[in-house]
Amino acid sequence: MFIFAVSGCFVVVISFLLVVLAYYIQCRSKICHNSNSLNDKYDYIIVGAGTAGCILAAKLSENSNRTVLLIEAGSEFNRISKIPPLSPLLQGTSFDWGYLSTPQKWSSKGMIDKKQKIPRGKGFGGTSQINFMVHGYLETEDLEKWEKLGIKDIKKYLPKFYNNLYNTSHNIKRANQILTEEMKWSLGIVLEKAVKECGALSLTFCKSFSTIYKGNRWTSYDSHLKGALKRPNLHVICSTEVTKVLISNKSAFGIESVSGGLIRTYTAKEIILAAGSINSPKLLMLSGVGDKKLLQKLNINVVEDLKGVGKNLHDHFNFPLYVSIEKPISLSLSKILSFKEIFNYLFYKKAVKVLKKLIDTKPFQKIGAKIHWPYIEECSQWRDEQGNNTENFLECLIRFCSMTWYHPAGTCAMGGQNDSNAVLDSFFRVNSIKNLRIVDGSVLPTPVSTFPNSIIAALADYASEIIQLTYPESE
Ligand SMILES: Cc1cc2nc3c(=O)[nH]c(=O)nc-3n(C[C@H](O)[C@H](O)[C@H](O)COP(=O)(O)OP(=O)(O)OC[C@H]3O[C@@H](n4cnc5c(N)ncnc54)[C@H](O)[C@@H]3O)c2cc1C
Repeated sequence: MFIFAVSGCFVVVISFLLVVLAYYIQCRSKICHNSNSLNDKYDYIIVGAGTAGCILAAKLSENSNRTVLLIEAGSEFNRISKIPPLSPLLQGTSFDWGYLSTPQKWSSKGMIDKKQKIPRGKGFGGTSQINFMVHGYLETEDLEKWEKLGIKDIKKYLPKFYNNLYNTSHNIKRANQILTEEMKWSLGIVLEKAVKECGALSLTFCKSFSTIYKGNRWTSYDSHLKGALKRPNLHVICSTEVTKVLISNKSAFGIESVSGGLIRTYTAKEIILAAGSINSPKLLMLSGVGDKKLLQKLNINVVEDLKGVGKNLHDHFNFPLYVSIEKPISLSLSKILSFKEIFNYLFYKKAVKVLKKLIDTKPFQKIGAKIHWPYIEECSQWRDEQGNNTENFLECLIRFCSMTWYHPAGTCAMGGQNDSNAVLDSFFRVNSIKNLRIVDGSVLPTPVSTFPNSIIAALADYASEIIQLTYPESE
């Protein structure tokens, strides 16, 4: 009898906890406007509420004289996205656009059909709701590169927006502070000594910092959009996919969208695409702006022959190699390799050798560090008679196991006046089309040296200032 009562209580408690958990996961605040309550015309329409879009909407609606419509294809993320280690669970769900690459000829040999998965977040916060939350530092070398490409003012102004990004409400610290204050963590010391022993290696490393606040994932939806949702001049619609930018006489005046099978158009003085590195160029092309030959092949009416649209795709490269150590400390390297190094890695296999060299040093050997080379049958023939790794063996592993680091960018690149592949000018304006801008990862003309999310967020903050300053031009 007693046993039945105890197990009955147990079932009730477990059921109650499951109901609470289900409520916690599903519970969403109401942020989307009903389509009946919308204006006929807005000052700004922003397409996409991702890393960049949330910041643009919050900043542009600070001015109560301007009306803003933010359109998002997804809706609010469930609470799983808030719990940092669970984000991979959202890949392949309705919160992910679920793109796959085309089959690759020279790489991805270990992937199904030689295709890479390209996850992209769908909903408020965009890809920053499913990313790995590593905070990337803005590097002067990137700013210098962009300035050399003819992008005006970016080197002068972007750092200010980057430094103000998360204000004091966020636990992110500056890179140089981390190096001086926090290098006493155990693996940091091992790395420091190993680099010294290797001599000529020019590696920089620091403890990684995350876009996590009070244990929860922290996105530009949390830091910017949430606080702006009550503004009467900001309207937000969700589960609505923009399918086309409406352009007349080379001037954008609205968008066409589809929601629940219903097609609807909205108009504005200025349209800002923040749909991400894949969907922003796709939208431009669907609107007739892109490489003329390609558009004609796809039977799309050509509005403007802009060759750079969808080109210049770049990404960071990821070749996972597992290293075990005997001591119970975790490996957290935010930047062991600069982009230049990663480039060499692909072409010269240099970085694999660099890693091997580091692991062979005394400080790493002292903690029992060991590289676990993956076993790939097709590659094993490239080991020499003693079982040592050869150049060909490393190349084979790279061709089988390397992956995208999920940072596709550059497909609507900013550039200088004489750059025929540039899609945007220094003010985020689409070349030759009035009242149309793009602000998201697609605008980055070259790969950033580290993780891009915080840099895209700073770009959006910077762009919103430029957009406000140049507003009278579009009146
Ligand atoms: C698995 C993974 C891990 C990552 N890890 C990190 C990391 O640790 N650190 C880091 O810095 N970066 C990381 N990134 C990359 C980073 O998150 C992205 O570069 C960044 O979020 C891109 O921001 P965005 O504004 O360009 O686009 P997004 O954030 O993708 O926003 C685009 C928004 O537009 C919406 N949209 C698209 N098309 C339409 C349409 N037609 N109509 C209406 N809405 C539309 C989308 O639903 C989305 O909400 C990672 C990415 C992935 C996938």
